[in-house]
Amino acid sequence: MVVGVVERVTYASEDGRFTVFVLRPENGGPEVTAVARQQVRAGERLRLTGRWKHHPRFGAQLDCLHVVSLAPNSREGLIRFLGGGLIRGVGPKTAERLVDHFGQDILRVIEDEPGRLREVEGIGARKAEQIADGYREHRQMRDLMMFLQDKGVGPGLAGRIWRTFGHDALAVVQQTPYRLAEEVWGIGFATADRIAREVGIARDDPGRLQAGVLYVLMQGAEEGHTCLPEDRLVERSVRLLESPPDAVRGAMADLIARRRVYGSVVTGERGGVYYSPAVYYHAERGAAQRLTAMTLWSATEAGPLGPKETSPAADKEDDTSPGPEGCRTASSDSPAPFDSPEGGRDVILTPEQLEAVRAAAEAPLVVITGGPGTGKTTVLREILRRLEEQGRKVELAAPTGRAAKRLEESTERPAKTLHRLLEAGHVEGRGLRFQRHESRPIEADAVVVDECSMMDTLLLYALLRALAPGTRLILVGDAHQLPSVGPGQVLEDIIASGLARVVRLTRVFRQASESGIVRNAYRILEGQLPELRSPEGDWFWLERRDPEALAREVVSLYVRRLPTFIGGDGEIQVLTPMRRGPLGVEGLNPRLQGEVNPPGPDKTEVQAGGKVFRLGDRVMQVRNDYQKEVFNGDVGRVVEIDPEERDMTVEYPDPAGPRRVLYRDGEWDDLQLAYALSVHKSQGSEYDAVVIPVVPAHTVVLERALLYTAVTRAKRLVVLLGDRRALQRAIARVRGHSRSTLLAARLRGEVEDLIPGG
Ligand SMILES: Nc1ncnc2c1ncn2[C@@H]1O[C@H](COP(=O)(O)OP(=O)(O)OP(=O)(O)O)[C@@H](O)[C@H]1O
Repeated sequence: MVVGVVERVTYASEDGRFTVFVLRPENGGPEVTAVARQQVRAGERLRLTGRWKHHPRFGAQLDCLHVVSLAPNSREGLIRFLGGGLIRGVGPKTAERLVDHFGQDILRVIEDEPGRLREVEGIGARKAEQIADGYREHRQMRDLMMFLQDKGVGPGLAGRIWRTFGHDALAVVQQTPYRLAEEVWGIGFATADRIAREVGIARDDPGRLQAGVLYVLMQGAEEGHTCLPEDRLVERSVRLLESPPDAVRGAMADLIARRRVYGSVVTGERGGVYYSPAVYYHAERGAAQRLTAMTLWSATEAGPLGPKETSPAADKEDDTSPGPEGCRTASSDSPAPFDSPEGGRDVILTPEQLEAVRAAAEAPLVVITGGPGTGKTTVLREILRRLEEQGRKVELAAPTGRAAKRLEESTERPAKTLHRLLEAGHVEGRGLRFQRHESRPIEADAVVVDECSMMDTLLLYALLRALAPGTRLILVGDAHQLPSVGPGQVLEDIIASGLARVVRLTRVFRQASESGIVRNAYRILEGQLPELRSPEGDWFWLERRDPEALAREVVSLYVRRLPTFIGGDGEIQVLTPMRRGPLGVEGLNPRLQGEVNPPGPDKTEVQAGGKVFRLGDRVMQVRNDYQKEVFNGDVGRVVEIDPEERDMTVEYPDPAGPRRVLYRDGEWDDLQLAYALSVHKSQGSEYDAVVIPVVPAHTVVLERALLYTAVTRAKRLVVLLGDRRALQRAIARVRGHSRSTLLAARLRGEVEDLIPGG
């Protein structure tokens, strides 16, 4: 047993479940390096019991079995304890003044006589109250953490529970623990179930069974499914709940009666009974109804686009007069010469490109899909030119900020994120709400969505709800890319339904095919190994097997070699298939940060969980925050850190000018370093150069679409490095159609819904 004060934390895992720290014993003995399975802060006074172990690299370490937190008793310990981020608004300086004034009594004074804090210079009534509240909150959190600690819930998750339920957290945990699995990101059924058992909830309690079935469905959604077939749902639930199938079926019936889950009978190719969580049921059903209605409108009643359809330049066969952009419009039969996106050079639209232009003029729902260099932008510009010529109002949108910015650049017209187009916002107590909907639709004759492969079911539904009858929808994207991060496979389903007018652009243009990146992207799509090195010098393969050497190489490429190669202001991005491991996002980011943005005398920094954020860091928002209006995948830079207030400001580029967003302590979970990103998070973005490690450790997730998506993010240079065997395996692996969804079947009229209670 050893009692002492934590001198410093040397490593802390991101989820707060693992900390390595140095403890200075109170008995004056030598410093102890200890490992604990919980969060530990510098300055904390702890009593440790455990076993000594010898680590080959770090030497003797105390592997803690029990860590007991003691009230700090030294001046220094108290200052560190109070000033280390425990209470908002109390940094090291304020803490020092408080401790110097009240000495050992400070914690009691904060708790019992907070008014007296005003005796300290610089502390007014408000600040005193803030300190007392902060400390009370800390105590409540401490109680919650103590309760959860021996139930296998670490401080990281406990913190999240706290942020979700606030002062009610302990009550929720003790009375309705299954809410944790439903409402707290990162808490699974097993944890909620363990807590439930501790508080005396029976194993056959209907609440438990229903929570288990719902959890299985939501897990399915995490994997991209909007529904699960009956047998899979029952089987997974039986395994999770360790309950008989009859009990599970009973719970399913209860959930259907409560309208939390819906059942649907599907005929046709993928026939059977499927179950969806309410949210995806409504979204898919609503989306299908609206898409179907869209195609009917065009046949029966002309929408806003209808009456003008015969206007002059729209489809005049022989019109070759210059359009507003100096382009010549196409004849429907012969190839049309007009400007390329770069301007200047005349290009002749190919028949498939012409078909796309024509489809956009004729059909209410159009999908234009093609790989890099097939002329999506060229076609889109022509479509826009024609629509504008007819006086049509067109809205351009894309699922992410970066994709919207690119769309804006390539079309030279304003473009928005879909969230902004739909006026997404946070409504107190109700969460995300879109201000554009049936009764206040988007005012446009046509809406164009680029990078539409990234759109998930919920976003599609939100968009369709906001389209007025007759507003045409033009979806542009690359169907070979990874499907959306969220559940659904919207693009694939719409194509498969046969309801939309689908135009596939297949011809790759000379300029594009002279790019090693484009050529190799297509080789990957066709299942062939890419070249080791392209003659154009824009594609390299580096064979490296040792993970440590590989990680060093990634850093050296990012920091030194590529900036020289592509020029100083070129944007370089490391893309990796996984989160964990030395070559995952979590392993590479701190290494890259250490080299690109090392600590410095003027660089303030804050520590959060296992992460350090430093002034100047490149960071990414990792979930949608409608209050702050920052969305999953937005990348910005840390421009201000106030260690005293524990506030951090991140600046995000925005078409309307840079935008500063404030993050308070506790909200930093929503950020991660962005020197290395996962391939999924990079969807919709382009960079000058990308560096992609491909190693056997990533085999679980490596697949053709992932690799294709990663390499097509690069504009000027791709460096792949790793193990050729892993690369081969990735290219050979095609997932395709792996998601369970009902949109296509609904659009084909192959779904009959089971009516609750019917
Ligand atoms: N019909 C055509 N004749 C000649 N060149 C063409 C034609 N269509 C497109 N191009 C050229 O091919 C190149 C790629 O076109 P574009 O940028 O429109 O494709 P894209 O599908 O949007 O590509 P990416 O997805 O890579 O941005 C451009 O240089 C463009 O000028």
